[in-house]
Amino acid sequence: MDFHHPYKPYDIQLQFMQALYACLEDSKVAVFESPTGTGKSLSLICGSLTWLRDHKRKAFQESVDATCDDDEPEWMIEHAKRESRRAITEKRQELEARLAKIRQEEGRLKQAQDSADRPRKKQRLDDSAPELVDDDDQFVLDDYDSDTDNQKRQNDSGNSDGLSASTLALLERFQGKFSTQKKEKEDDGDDEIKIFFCSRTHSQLSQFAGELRRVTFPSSLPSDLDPESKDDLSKLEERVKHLSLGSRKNLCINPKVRALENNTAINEKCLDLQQAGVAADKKCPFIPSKDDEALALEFRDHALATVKDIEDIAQVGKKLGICPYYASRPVIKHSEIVTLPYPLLLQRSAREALNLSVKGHIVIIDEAHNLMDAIAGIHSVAVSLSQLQTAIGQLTTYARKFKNRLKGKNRNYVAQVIRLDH
Ligand SMILES: Nc1ncnc2c1ncn2[C@@H]1O[C@H](COP(=O)(O)OP(=O)(O)OP(=O)(O)O)[C@@H](O)[C@H]1O
Repeated sequence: MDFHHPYKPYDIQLQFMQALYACLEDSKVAVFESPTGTGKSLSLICGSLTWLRDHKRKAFQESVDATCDDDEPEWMIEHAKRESRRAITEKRQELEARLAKIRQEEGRLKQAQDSADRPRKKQRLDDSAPELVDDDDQFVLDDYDSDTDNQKRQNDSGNSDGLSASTLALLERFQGKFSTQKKEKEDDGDDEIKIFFCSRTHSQLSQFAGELRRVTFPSSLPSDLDPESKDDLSKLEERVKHLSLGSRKNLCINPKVRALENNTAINEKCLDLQQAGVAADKKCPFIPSKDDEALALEFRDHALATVKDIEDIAQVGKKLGICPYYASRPVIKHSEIVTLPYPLLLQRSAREALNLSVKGHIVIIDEAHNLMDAIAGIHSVAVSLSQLQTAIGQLTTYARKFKNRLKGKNRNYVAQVIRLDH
């Protein structure tokens, strides 16, 4: 079997790729081990992407065949197949043409070297980016009811529609079910099967991206057996569509936000700047907007045209003036292989923030012996005694300063937290 390895594969690589291919074909879970320096990255890439392209060709043929009813006359079946084939290929060819154009453009820019400022740039990185409101009001707590309070109130009075607490709970469960179903349906789209490759660090992922640049695979479209067609679809040049995913900390291009350095602070400020109440001129100017879908498409094309690591993706966002963290989300759907560091795959909140679902896709975990430590690390927080002491000091000062401005209940909650800290 040809795995399209860029070199003459070692025997150990052949065994690796064959075992990987068989594992994917049977939708199994497997653990692979190979001594250091035996070219594991290329074995993983060639084994999995050869399978993916083979699978896509089969799926293409199946979707064409599925459009026909066997009871129809032969000539009608042939016509329907041709039409279906044309519709699918047109879409693919259109995307490949866009990507090829971008590759040419990037090649020219690289040659010219002074490519930093593109004339089509839509927005400038703005050093005078939005400041957060800086008065005491932002520290006054919103009205808050603890879970117990909410429960009590619901039990006491039912709700405005006169429904009992148990009916409400039932409704909530159904609403949850319906909204999840709807979400799954929306996500279905043309979300073709893809590979998620997960490694510990971005530097390992960058090396992996380097190996990805070495390979080429045959098209995901089958050779056209239709004698009337002018195109042999299998001749379509289809580079591997790869996307590097990263956190806000890796990708943020808003100078005021990325200056915060700390992961949590960056995440929080980014979300703050998108709150509904924030004035338009204070919002982050780089968040992709519905009014400028062309810019988001341009980002997608640049992200997919050539294999890019996380720094390249940040650079694309910077040049186009669009947030690469948010603009990457819709690109996942169009990728064949997505690379990401452990936390983005293992942490539910990170997956949800990226709208990432691995259900039905292929997940490859590099150096999986790190997995248990990585999971433990994600779910552990170390708090030092001095941090606790500082927190008590700050909370006590806060409680004193805002004593008269806090509602009774909030005053109690703050007092409870201070007591808990002690
Ligand atoms: N069959 C081959 N012939 C020649 N060079 C190869 C071959 N396979 C892989 N290489 C090259 O060998 C180098 C090492 O590969 P790679 O880093 O994937 O090895 P590895 O097994 O992952 O090593 P490590 O265990 O140290 O991570 C890469 O530059 C790769 O392009």
